[in-house]
Amino acid sequence: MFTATILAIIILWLIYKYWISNYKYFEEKGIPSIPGRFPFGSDMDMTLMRKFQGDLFLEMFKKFPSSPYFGLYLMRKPTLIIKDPEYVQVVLVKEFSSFKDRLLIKVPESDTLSQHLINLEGDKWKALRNKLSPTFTSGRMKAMFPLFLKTSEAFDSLLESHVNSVIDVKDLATRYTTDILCSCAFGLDTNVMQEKDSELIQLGKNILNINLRLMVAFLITTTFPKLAEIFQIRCTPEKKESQLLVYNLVKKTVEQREENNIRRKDFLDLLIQLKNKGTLDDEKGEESQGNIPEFTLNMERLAAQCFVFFVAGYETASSVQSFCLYELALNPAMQERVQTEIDRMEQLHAGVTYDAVKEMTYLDMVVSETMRKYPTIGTMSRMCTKTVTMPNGDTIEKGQFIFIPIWALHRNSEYFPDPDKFDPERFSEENKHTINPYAYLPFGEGPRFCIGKRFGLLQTKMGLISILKKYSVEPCESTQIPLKMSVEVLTKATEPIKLKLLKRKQP
Ligand code: HEM
Repeated sequence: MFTATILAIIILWLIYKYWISNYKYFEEKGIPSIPGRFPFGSDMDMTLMRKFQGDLFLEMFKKFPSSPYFGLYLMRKPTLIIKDPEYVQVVLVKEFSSFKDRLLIKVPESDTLSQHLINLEGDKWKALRNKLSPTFTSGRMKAMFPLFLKTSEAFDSLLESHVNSVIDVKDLATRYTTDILCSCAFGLDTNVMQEKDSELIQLGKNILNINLRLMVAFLITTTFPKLAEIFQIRCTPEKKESQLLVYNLVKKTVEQREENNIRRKDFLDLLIQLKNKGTLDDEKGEESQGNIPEFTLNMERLAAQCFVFFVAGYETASSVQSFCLYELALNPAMQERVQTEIDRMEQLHAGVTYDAVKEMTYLDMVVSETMRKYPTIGTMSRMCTKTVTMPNGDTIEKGQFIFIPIWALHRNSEYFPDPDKFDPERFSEENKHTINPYAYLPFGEGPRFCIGKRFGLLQTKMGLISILKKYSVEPCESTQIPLKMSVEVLTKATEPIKLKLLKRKQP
């Protein structure tokens, strides 16, 4: 008994020593940091996701006024937080070759359904990115535009049935984005937005119901990286059931199209071309990329791209739409200005065309300001893959995990005066040049920025236009004012955003 107790004490003491052995890391490197405390690291509220991360970072910024970055410990993982836009540029652009990756744990080659842009690393990522980039040009978006119009028509009848009632803005917006994504990424000519228990609406909800799982995965990965590697515990959003559902759906559609020679101007069509020929029909063969091996698309890898387009586009665009409608409901003059612009452009272009949307400059300012005040991805990660010297002479070592705190940069009064005010004029022609591009990062920056930016913006704007063309929104008793932010991975309010939908008074 005595021996067992002594043994247990020794083991616990060794674990404790192992645990705290990292807590001198930043001090030894001369990098300012928030001290680590056993067992949760620098900030228990952050590690356990008990408080909103964006606000915690803003508070931490104040402790290091003159330093471009600072360190903190997540459990026992030393993590570098970049707070100066000049250094954000260093990480995302100037020294990109040292900060190419974003994940803590590699995805094995055998997991074909996870071989997509968010997860891939190094040369494989580069080869796939080069292959997929031509599918997101403005010409391709224009070609897909009729699919957006079709979804907008269906959306209108859904909205009509909610006039004069209180709507859950996010729920309606996700129905719209699900329909667009099913149409463009899965090639489905179906109207899922009216269905109550659609498998596809459920797919979106399941994919994003990930907070607890991600938190546990993150804690294990940061604390016991070797264990996480052996058991393939990953901090990525995929769930095997959702991946398989998408795989079966996409495989069926691809086979039908190939057997019957069906063409439809959507992403799936472009991915089929890449699978069968390696390039798009109207593209020249890929430029040689030195030693980078080609990333060939087979059916599983094709389905992985459809899956990630759905994951990446589902929550992001609907989140921007709902925060935007919330702000417009509280600022009726701005809402009216957007509506007047829609009317004018519709008249000028004889309908809501792709070019009409591009010319809606005030809508663009409003959407940009929404993404400033409520960036969907509040924190972005990078991994240092090659030891590098920073402009101030500090050495950042291979293996250093990095956070870029987008929310805190967007709400920092140094870069955006009166940061809690919703002010689209920040993005007007006269003012927008004053914005530091590395303090405003709704889509990230550098070679790994959001590949779906054009599509995401179009999706967001078309959802808003479909609503504001005929309807208005106003706050009601159940509207949470001001909004409180939830601790979830993606930016979200603690309560559903409730607004009253009214038929618009025609001018
Ligand atoms: C308003 C909508 C959207 C927002 C705010 C958004 C935001 C972001 C952000 C912040 C990143 C990280 C960039 C980085 O690490 O530097 C990202 C990456 C990515 N996004 Fe988006 N996104 C949106 C829509 C979309 C859509 C519609 C798609 C696909 C159709 C998409 C596909 C991706 C992919 C594949 C990546 C990873 C890129 C890579 O690693 O090469 N996103 N997005």
